[in-house]
Amino acid sequence: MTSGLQEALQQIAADMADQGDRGAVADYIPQLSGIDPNLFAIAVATADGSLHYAGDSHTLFSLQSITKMFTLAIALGRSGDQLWTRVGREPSGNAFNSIVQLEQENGRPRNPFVNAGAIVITDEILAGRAPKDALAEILRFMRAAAESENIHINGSVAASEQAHGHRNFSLAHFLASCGNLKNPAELTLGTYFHQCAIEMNVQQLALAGRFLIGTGTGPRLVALPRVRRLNALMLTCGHYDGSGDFAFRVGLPAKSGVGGGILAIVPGVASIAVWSPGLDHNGNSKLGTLALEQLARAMDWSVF
Ligand SMILES: NC(=O)CC[C@H](N)C(=O)O
Repeated sequence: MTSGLQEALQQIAADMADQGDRGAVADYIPQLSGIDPNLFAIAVATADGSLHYAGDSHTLFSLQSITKMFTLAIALGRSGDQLWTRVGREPSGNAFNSIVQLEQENGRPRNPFVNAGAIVITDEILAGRAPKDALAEILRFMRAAAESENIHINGSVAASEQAHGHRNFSLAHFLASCGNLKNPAELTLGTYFHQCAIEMNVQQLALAGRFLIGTGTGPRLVALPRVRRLNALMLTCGHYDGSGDFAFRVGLPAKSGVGGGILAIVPGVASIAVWSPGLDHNGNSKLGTLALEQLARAMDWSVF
């Protein structure tokens, strides 16, 4: 199922270099606004243990909301199914940072991938500890997943988001007003901003996603029944209000971030990381989505 993969990746990287409309780099986090929109990288870690890549595959980028996939896995490991009393499992049909639904639904976020839901997940992991201890656990999990110690938090990206994080502060305080925040909002958000500022390159991210392939490739971090559920949530909620269109075009469970990265899983076959900093109107990587659409078609990969 992976023959022709390297050629397909080279072809896609060449096609993406020729694309004129590359989307808009996120500028609400000032530190991200200066990133060159011409960068592009893709990597695939296969179930049989190989790693293929093309483009700027050594360049680090900000994982942002892709980290929500890893924190969800950690929080479920710590708290089990009782986590679902605090957060739902339905697509939101709203922007990732929307607050309107949170009031209508009494402070229980729709899913763990919209910002409000991810803040609750980070709050669950924090659990009364110092933020540095929770962040150490998150980094430990991600380093174990990627089998690389060379994964770090970009402190200036975290500080930049913190300084401009009024929307996330409002979400966290609203959660607190509904009794759905266990730690002081400043501590939970400090942890959340630093978690979002973790950086990887696509090779590291593709390797870090192997535990979601479901074949026992790479380190065994999560049992298969939970892997299936994580993939279900990525398929239905991983691209916010663009999740339906992403499923239609690409047909794979995936999680995006406003740094322009996407982690996509071909269950039983491969983990794919793609990065192009320009975003579409939903805050998902424009060329990253196009590249995944092309790769899925070239390799005949789909969950449907
Ligand atoms: N979609 C994203 O990647 C959003 C993550 C970003 N840190 C935020 O909270 O706004």
